[in-house]
Amino acid sequence: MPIYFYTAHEEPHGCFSNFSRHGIDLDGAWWPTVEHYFQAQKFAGTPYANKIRIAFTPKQAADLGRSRQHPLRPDWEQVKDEIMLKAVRRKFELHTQLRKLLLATGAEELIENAPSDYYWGCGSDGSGQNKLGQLLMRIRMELSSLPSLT
Ligand SMILES: Nc1nc(O)c(N)c(N[C@@H]2O[C@H](COP(=O)(O)O)[C@@H](O)[C@H]2O)n1
Repeated sequence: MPIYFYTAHEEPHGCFSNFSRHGIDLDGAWWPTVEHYFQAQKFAGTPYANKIRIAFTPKQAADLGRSRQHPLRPDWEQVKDEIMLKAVRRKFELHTQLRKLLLATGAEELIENAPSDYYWGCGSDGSGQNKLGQLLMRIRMELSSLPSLT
């Protein structure tokens, strides 16, 4: 049976959301959530990226990242999938309990049940691309072949 997740506080799989409060160290800095990192990379190398890094909540980070008052980096569409992969992979490398939970999902399909997101999630009608779920399944496969991390 597919496993759906969306809001970060929802048990047992809400921690698969990028909004879950599991920080990561990447590019020489600490990021309170994957969402902080992902949104900041839209403006990498500018002071606005650090403003997003220190946002109080992942929701605030997302709002800042979605604001178009600051110019989005021109290659964003080309690099966003790789950036997301790097950040989510780091999250599951770093947090042992999350890694165990991800591996415990076995071969089940993972679906981000985000009603308004047809790219990272499945959208309100299930027709979305579910890129985040696909990426989690890819990371699950990578981790399962690394006995030192299982
Ligand atoms: N919790 C939550 N609320 C939303 O409104 C969402 N769209 C998502 N999905 C996550 O949003 C991030 C990408 O957002 P943008 O591409 O910058 O709009 C990504 O982390 C999705 O997993 N989640």
